[in-house]
Amino acid sequence: MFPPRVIVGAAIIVGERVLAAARASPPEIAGKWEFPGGKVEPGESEAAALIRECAEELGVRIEVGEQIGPAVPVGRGRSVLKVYTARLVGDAQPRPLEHAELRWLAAHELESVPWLPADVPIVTSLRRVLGRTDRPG
Ligand SMILES: Nc1nc2c([nH]c(=O)n2[C@H]2C[C@H](O)[C@@H](COP(=O)(O)OP(=O)(O)OP(=O)(O)O)O2)c(=O)[nH]1
Repeated sequence: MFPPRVIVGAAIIVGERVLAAARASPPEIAGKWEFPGGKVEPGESEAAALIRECAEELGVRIEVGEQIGPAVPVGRGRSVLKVYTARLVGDAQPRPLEHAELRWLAAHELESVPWLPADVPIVTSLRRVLGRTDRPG
């Protein structure tokens, strides 16, 4: 048995909002929402994969923070999804270079989009993280 392939996602947080992205492909999951990211390549660290994917998909530089929520099995256990907080570095704003749409969501808006199933428990944990930044000061 091979160990599960790791898929990483970046929860890019600015102020009280997180960046969510609607998939453009493949057709089975197009229109579902996710965190920008993708598969970690052999020999690549999870942080390096996130930095590479955010440059490719959004045209931005990021700094990777803490893991949010559980590592969630995807594709009948062949892969595992891990999402990390991230912040933007530099002035570039995210652009949907590969996604159908991008949206900045506040904690109370997280349920306004249809997430990929694996993301749902992670979004639950993310609500608490965004709640922390909601506090004054
Ligand atoms: N990027 C990302 N993928 C997710 C999330 N949730 C989730 O179930 N997935 C699934 C969708 C895909 O089946 C898989 C990631 O594939 P991908 O197509 O984004 O990966 P990749 O950019 O490395 O693509 P490729 O090398 O296969 O072309 O993980 C998520 O939040 N972000």
